[in-house]
Amino acid sequence: MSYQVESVLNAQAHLGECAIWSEREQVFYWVDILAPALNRFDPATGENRVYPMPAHIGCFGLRENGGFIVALRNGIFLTDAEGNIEKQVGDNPTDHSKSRFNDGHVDLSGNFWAGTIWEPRDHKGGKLVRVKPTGECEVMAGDVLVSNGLGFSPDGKWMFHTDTPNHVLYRYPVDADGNIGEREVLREFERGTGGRPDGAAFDSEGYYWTAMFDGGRVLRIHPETGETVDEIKLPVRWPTMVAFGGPDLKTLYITSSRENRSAEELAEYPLSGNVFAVRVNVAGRPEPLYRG
Ligand SMILES: O=C1O[C@H](CS(=O)(=O)O)[C@@H](O)[C@H](O)[C@H]1O
Repeated sequence: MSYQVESVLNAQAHLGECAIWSEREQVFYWVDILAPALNRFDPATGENRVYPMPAHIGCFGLRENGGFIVALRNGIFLTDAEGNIEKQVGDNPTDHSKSRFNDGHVDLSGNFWAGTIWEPRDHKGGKLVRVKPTGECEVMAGDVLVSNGLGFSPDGKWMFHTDTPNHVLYRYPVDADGNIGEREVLREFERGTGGRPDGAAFDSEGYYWTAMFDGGRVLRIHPETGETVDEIKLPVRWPTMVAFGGPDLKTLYITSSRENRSAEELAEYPLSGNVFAVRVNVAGRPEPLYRG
């Protein structure tokens, strides 16, 4: 299939991430981790509101009662609808001078999950935590360098998770109580020019769409075999995350990064850091809301 990818927001973000569509508001939320800020982009008007954050913001979830749950470098907090911190509900499970939160999502039961990146990159020190609606916070997984690509399959049976620099996509079985079992490798991505799996989203048919960081493309992945079944080529090399949005959930929004790029690389890919949109022929699913 051929796709028309459009740069819809000339954000020039340092590190755009955490693409989330709000069904309730019909707007696209995203973060610039390093700004640090949460952003609200309204495709109907083109307005992008910026809510500055007090520390690096890796990811966030939309709260059922309005506002956000945000994973900042120093912990996990509830905020109001404009990103003002209300209260802390969790910690960064690792030394936050050496790690920050990265990708995250809300699961089908309304729990918020967020993973960390181990910045010294000397071992797989990244962790994945879950915050229940009650505020109870626990470490659920680890043994990754950069926690990424979190996703919960629409049938509720699997949690997908990637470790980007290690080029690996894992899946974990999810039991009836929402707890995860032993992980298995679903796919190890080839090293070379194709990129490595970053942020992701499931579509309504249960396929997993992942932004291929350093590969300039988004892949649609078969959830059982891990094979690529479709590909969208992008005008930037470092896409970071995808989210299905629009009234029919058939517009794929894509964030991207300029972090650590040389002047030559940015001259070759001047749209790096922008937000992109592309119409696709399968709908996503509404983003679950954090029930706390
Ligand atoms: O999600 C992220 O992934 C990238 C990829 S990698 O660690 O370089 O493989 C990372 O650069 C970025 O900082 C992070 O947010």
